[in-house]
Amino acid sequence: MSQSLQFLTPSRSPYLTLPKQTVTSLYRRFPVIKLLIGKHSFPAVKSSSSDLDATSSKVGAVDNGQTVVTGVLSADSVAVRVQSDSGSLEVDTVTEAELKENGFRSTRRTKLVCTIGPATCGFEQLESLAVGGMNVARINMCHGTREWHRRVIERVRRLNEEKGFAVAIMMDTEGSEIHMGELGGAPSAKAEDGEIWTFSVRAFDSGLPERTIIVNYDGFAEDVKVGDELLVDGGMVRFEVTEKIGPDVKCRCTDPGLLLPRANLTFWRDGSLVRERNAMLPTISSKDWLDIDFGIAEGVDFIAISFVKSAEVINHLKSYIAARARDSDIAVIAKIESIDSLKNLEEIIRASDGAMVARGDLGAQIPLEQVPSAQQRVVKLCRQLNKPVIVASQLLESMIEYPTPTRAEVADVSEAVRQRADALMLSGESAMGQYPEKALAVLRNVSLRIERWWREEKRYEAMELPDVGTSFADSISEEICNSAAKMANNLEVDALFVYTKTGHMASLLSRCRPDCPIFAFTTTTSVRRRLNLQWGLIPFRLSFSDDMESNLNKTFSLLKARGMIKSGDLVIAVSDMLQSIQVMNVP
Ligand SMILES: Nc1ncnc2c1ncn2[C@@H]1O[C@H](COP(=O)(O)OP(=O)(O)O)[C@@H](O)[C@H]1O
Ligand SMILES: C=C(OP(=O)(O)O)C(=O)O
Ligand SMILES: [K+]
Ligand SMILES: [Mg+2]
Repeated sequence: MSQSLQFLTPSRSPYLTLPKQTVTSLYRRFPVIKLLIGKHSFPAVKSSSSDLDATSSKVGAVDNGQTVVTGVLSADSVAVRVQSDSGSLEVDTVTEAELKENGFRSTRRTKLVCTIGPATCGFEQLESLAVGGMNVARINMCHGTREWHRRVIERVRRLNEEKGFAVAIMMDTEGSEIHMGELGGAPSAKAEDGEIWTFSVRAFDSGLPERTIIVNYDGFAEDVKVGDELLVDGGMVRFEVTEKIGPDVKCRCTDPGLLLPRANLTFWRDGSLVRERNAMLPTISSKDWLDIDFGIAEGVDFIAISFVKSAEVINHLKSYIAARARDSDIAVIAKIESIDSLKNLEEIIRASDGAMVARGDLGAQIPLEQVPSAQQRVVKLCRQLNKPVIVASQLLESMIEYPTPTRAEVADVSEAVRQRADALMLSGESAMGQYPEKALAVLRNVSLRIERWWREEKRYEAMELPDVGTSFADSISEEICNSAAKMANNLEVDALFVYTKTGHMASLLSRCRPDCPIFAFTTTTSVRRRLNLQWGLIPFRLSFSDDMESNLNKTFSLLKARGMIKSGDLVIAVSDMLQSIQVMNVP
């Protein structure tokens, strides 16, 4: 027996406000609550029943898996905002302006990820990044409290709602790496050549003695040997182990430098990385599981897993997410940053929804001169297997302190763009650097310039794209996308249009890296956000039907009305509802 209750939202008002107590008691009495908006009725869903007792929680209504109503349940009221849905097209203001002013050819294909930290966590700072082209905001659970991260997520969500952006959120786990603790509250500490520092696994109750570093891994003092080399942050500072005294390890600084709180530690013996017992630590620690629960509850779009060793952990996490996050589909990104992840690369990428070349830790685990070829290998394999790939770490490291990049950094960014990675990522440059917006502008400008050069010179390195589909229907979709992309290049069309509910057809087109931009129309805001990580896709949210003719007419008139396309533009359209390729001029 299902009891249900319907609310009529006040006419024209996009808000439905009810006292919280009323809502709580209503949910006790009625398992199903519906909201009536116009002629349509939508079930109101709350994120979880326990949330009703919290001071703030989310309420939303879902129509065919598509959220049309979202709201916040506060201490004493519930405000439900109705997104006007009929005939609207959601695209951000930056894309819209870019299309209007410069046309299709000038849109940026390479996507940009910014790590959010103290330098960029304010609403206005986040807005500047979004305006500057940030497609994905990354939060690193290695730093900051969950409360801090929650506030950042809230601000990004608000930015999307109020300003039409589709900035996705990526949560990055801490992982079971060995790292230093806080520096007794200091923002950094300088280690000078020849100084003796103590690395200890002891807990110091009353203040940290001078030149002492806490290590988070209990087996540390047992595992290191006198003569080992200790690398902080992949070699930014180096020490040599000189003496072991119980839980304390005395080390002499051999390469001086700045120590930052919670910096990563690796130790080397006879020129190779030591992977004693810490290799046995779980990829996802108990703290990571709590962070993952937090990420699921907050509805993040991507979860990036640090120090992935095999496909098993990815499969495990994916089934965990599937069981818990029924309404949302969180993509799992494997961070390639260890020797094991390179060893098991193909199975890891096949199991994941995407990968990150995490060059920071990777460069601490394999010789630096091997990092570029590893990057190229990961980028290529991801493209072949149709998984988005992010190139991360030290792209513009000097811009943490200086307003212009080095020529070498620009060359590095160019190379990643030339490899046609899906996305580039800023870490410290945007999290705690002096010039976050300038760094983002460098990524943007270099991407645009290299992409243009690439198209002008037709430096087309055709890549063998193997079949990735497992069913016959998948194979058809693939063939359609491969052919449509090829036609788009040969006919020099202005844009590819793809109508896709899950985003799959859009990613298949993106994989072909065509010359023209890909307008991806999708029915849900969450798919729209997720597509924002993929090369060349301009994601729009749009309600559409199974009737392609009417979809196209509707899209043309909406885009024309907003000045984003004009009569005569040549377009190729594909969809995952109708297995066909249509070539047409905008009427
Ligand atoms: N949430 C945060 N709170 C404080 N500092 C942060 C935060 N996120 C990042 N940072 C700072 O930015 C630096 C670069 O970020 P990132 O590369 O993600 O981390 P890590 O250096 O630990 O690999 C960090 O070392 C840290 O100093
Ligand atoms: C991106 C990376 O991971 P993190 O910043 O979490 O260490 C990296 O190691 O390059
Ligand atoms: K991390
Ligand atoms: Mg790392």
